[in-house]
Amino acid sequence: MAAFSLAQVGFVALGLLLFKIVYEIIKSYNFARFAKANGCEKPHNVSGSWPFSIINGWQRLFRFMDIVNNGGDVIEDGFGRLFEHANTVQATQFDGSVEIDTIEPANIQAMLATQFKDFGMGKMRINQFYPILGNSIFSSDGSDWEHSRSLFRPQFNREQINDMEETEQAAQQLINALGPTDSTGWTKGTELLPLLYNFTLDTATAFLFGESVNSQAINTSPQHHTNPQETSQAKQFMADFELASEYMMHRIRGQSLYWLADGLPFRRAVRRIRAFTEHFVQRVLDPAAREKAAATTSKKYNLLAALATETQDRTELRNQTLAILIAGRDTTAGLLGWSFERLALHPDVFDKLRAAILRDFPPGGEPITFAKLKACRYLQHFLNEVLRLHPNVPINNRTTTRPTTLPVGGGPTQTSPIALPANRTVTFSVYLLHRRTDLWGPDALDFRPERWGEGKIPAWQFLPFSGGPRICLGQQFALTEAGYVLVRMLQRFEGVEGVGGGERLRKGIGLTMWPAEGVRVRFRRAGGGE
Ligand code: HEM
Repeated sequence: MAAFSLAQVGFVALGLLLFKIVYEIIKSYNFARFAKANGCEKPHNVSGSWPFSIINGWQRLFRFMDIVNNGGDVIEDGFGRLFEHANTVQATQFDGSVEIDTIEPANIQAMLATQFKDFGMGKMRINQFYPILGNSIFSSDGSDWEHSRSLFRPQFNREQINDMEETEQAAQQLINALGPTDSTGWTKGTELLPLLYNFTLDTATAFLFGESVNSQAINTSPQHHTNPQETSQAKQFMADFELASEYMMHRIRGQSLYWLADGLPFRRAVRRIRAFTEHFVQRVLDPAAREKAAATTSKKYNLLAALATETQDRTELRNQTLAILIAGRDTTAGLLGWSFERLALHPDVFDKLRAAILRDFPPGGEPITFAKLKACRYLQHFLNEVLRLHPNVPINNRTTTRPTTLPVGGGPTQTSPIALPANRTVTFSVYLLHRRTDLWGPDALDFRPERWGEGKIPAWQFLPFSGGPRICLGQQFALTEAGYVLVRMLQRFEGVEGVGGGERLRKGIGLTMWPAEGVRVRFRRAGGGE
């Protein structure tokens, strides 16, 4: 076959180029008509003044890096600066793409609820999670997500999360891990955060697999753990889970360059995490193994067994359970971490919360239940206030699935709708939304649980668990676990105090948000020494 001449290749390339140009012109003409028909105006542009948008994106990235290197706060000093003049803005990213950033309740409500079908997680986010979660509730859109959500819907009801046996055991292990008190009644100064991560890993694995990985016991009193094979498998799982979470964090931070955060250690960790989970999947699918396990575990319910009545697809069962573990473990530990940070900083709140707890849950009284935790008003107000100032998912995004609009943010008064083409990312920050003084009042930055008893908070102003059809599935589970620990801890201890220096409320941000300096505290046992 005769080779193509250079002229022929050039001709075809030129043809393709012309086609692309005409295609783009028609597309932008149609988009302009769409915008006009919907009365849209452009949002405030904070991209920068360089002629090539990618330079503006790089400039913004360097500014962010500078803030981080100088000990600044990425959300407040970096992302927050975008909103100095408007609550919805347009900015250029370091890869040259344009995105919309917003802290406006009406726009967030549109994305998450009223125009739900126009916004998805987007391919990038799905790819970021894919190596570990495959196709799961957390890493899917459209009909795949609908399938996952319907699979889970019956599993997070009141009865399942009211089964507190494992929570009680894990709470006692947490208290034991603090060690003895001295003659004045104080425990030693402890770094509490790792103990909270152990607590949530243990309760989450008990809920998912019907069996806790016992990380608290293994980490704090290994001598009491007698099965060496079980111990080493659980330790490996914990180490792999930490490593995989770190890679996931880099994949999310890397945005479209997520694929750079990959490699053999990550893939090996994922392989082992999957194998560990598959062992439990195998157990629920194999009737003989199921019977044997039922004889050795006391847990009445486990999520995996319940899911196995709906599907017997091993890969699906594995991916979905791992998604729940990733969604639920660090977030709940973060909520508890921030709770104890706040209690150490505000002794008056500690005393008030303890009084409410002792009134509703006198030590030695009836078991703690879901309903009783919900009915303890000051406990709920306290948790809300922690979630308001320290939402565990501080920044999130959605990508448009087709040309659409956001209701506000356009034009000089920012009250006109904004037009968005297909595939446009909209980033929103509930962290900044929760701190807006025009919405929450001049004391928005103060930690004041009492505000929750002073009137109704508009629904789309407080979104720690997101909203709309993709609202957090584990909200009640997380609040129950956190409430339970607070009750048991405040029954046992009458005081908490921060120990060591450092900036107590500095945040670490990865997949979730946690106290970056840890939670270094000591507790005073109720009733004094020994
Ligand atoms: C304080 C603790 C928690 C917080 C603040 C939290 C927050 C969130 C947020 C903001 C989302 C929305 C993410 C998005 O749409 O991009 C979400 C989704 C989700 N959460 Fe939670 N979460 C917590 C605990 C849990 C727990 C304990 C579980 C499970 C046991 C869980 C399971 C899920 C699942 C499965 C989704 C995905 C729902 C879907 O896409 O349909 N979460 N969570």
